[in-house]
Amino acid sequence: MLPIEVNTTEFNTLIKNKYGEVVESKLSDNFSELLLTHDLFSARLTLHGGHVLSWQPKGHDEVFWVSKKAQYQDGTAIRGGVPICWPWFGPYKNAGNHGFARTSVWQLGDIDINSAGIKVELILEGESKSSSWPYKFTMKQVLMFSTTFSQQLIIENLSHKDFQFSSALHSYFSVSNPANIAIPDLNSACFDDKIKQIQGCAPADVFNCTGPIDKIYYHNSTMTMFDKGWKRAIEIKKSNSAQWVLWNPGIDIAAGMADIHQQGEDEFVCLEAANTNWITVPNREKVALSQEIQVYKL
Ligand SMILES: O=P(O)(O)OC[C@H]1O[C@H](O)[C@H](O)[C@@H](O)[C@@H]1O
Repeated sequence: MLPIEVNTTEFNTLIKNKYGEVVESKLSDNFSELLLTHDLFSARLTLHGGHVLSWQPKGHDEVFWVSKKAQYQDGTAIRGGVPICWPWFGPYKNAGNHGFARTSVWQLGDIDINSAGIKVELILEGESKSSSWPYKFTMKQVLMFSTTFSQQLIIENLSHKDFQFSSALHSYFSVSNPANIAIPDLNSACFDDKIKQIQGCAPADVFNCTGPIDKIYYHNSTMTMFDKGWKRAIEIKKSNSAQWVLWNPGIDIAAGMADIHQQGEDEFVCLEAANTNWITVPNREKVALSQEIQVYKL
């Protein structure tokens, strides 16, 4: 494991070979990001939150959206990219939304660059990191950037008793406009509408994702988002995730959020590989969750 110090120089090459390189760069005084360049893609991530900010396979536009007003500071979640919501999703006790993984500093593990892409491992471990969730755990995040992007979380319970978690890989997908987004496969799923506070099971066309929209769909298989404006499709496969969460705040909620720039809500749709109900991990056992993303031109 390579603990990474915040660097005082602008750029610091961590690893480089004939296929690509990983460079550390400063985002702010105490916040750095890793810039990944490779023949097949470019990408960015930060150890704060173990957070993927960007992935752009060659020949395609950027896949993830990040707010121009995203805050890069300790203890704050970054608005955009792929926040890791864990060990809880949504509000929990008085401990705030979405858990501490997205606001914690992760450690950098192994990096491997080869002709197929760049693999980066990130580690978060701790004990009683929140008084609301007082367990001992380790979580390895395995990121594989290539013409596809895959992200796996391997969670191990190191406590002497079982623990429970809920989660989401809270991907912010960059879109031409939410009004142009269709996700036809969500039609077959039952859902909880968190805004209207109703549940539904009748097919409801998801042919427009204009916010405010905040729905939990009970569907565990692959989704494809079709963007008729940019003529591209984003396919997301997932494993060990029982729900999809579809979220866009819409103009009024976004106006009250300090870290979304004006009209930013017109630039993304969140489609989150989630477990909104508790998953139990027996002591000394592991659970793995993952998503794999691919983009296509239409
Ligand atoms: O503002 P955050 O804590 O990042 O949460 C942003 C959103 O995340 C999820 O999509 C939830 O379903 C929403 O209810 C929540 O508003």
